[in-house]
Amino acid sequence: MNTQALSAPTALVRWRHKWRQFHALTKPRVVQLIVFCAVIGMLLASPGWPDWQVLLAGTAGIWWVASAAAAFNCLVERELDRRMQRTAWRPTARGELSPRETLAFSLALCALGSAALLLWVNALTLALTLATFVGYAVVYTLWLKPRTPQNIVIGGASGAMPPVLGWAAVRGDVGPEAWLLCLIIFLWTPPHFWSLALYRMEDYRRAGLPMLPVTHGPELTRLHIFLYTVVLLAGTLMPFIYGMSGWIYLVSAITLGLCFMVYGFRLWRQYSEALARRTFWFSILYLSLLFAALLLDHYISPWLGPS
Ligand code: HEM
Ligand SMILES: CC(C)=CCC/C(C)=C/CC/C(C)=C/COP(=O)(O)OP(=O)(O)O
Repeated sequence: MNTQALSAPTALVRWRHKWRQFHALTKPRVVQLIVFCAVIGMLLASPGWPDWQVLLAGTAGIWWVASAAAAFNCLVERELDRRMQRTAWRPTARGELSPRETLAFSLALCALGSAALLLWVNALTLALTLATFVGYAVVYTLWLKPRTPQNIVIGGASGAMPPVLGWAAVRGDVGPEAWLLCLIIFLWTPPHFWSLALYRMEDYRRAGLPMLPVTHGPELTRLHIFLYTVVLLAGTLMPFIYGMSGWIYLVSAITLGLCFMVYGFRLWRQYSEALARRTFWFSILYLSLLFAALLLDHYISPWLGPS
């Protein structure tokens, strides 16, 4: 009997299983949207089409470092994750991946992404991306999250960096346009997260995390969500006012912003868990469409003449 012939597929199955576990730690869907925003930052920063090397290496580098940050967060929070229904399945929480191998995976990914940025993009993008890694993995995860209900507001600054990273990759500097896009994601983060925190409140209470609905109650959180959607709508007008985007963007931003505000208003006035879930999912659709509109506008507006 050829035992080697039997063990090869078994090893492959095991390897694929391990790979899936590591992949899950990288919070793939969150990171996909992060990378999408970074790529749009790159495309908006280029008058024409960006250099292919910068586009590819910039995308890969930001992707890998962001994935490394997510995996590092899973490593640090493995005990907390075990206490929350939403995260108890994570291989780190279940003890299926050891802290050592998770740390090695995170550091290797971070090194790989950093090398891509240094070799084929530029030192500024590398420095900003590593600062973002530290902002999320250390400042938010280790310091702010267990301490203050404003954790996601302050920590949201690191999640808001992707367009700045994309811009820096192409231009080698960071213009006010990039900071405007950063401001938009910064203002979007509280309604995005708190709508989820409302229907996951028990999880956060069990984990002992001071999220706003736990510390200040659902009513105040719902008011905050609504107010942030109003301020967000005002903030999204800035790219048009500043002259970096045209009418296509403006109409999209106002339409999407009003929809988000309606979600926020209804959530504030007539709460239901189903509505909180819908608001959370709408927040993701909102950001995806808003950034898609920025891009569409960037390529189409020049054909329509001066706005
Ligand atoms: C500090 C800032 C942020 C916090 C605290 C936060 C929190 C969360 C949480 C807790 C989830 C998990 C939902 C679940 O698995 O049940 C989530 C999902 C998600 N977040 Fe965020 N988020 C932040 C920033 C961002 C940013 C900057 C983006 C993208 C630009 C983003 C995109 C997403 C997406 C796409 C999902 C859905 C993931 C899925 O389908 O499983 N988030 N967010
Ligand atoms: C280099 C670079 C671009 C880094 C990006 C950093 C990053 C992955 C930001 C996204 C923020 C995020 C996943 C928050 C999840 O909140 P949480 O960690 O509180 O959620 P959890 O309870 O699901 O762990």
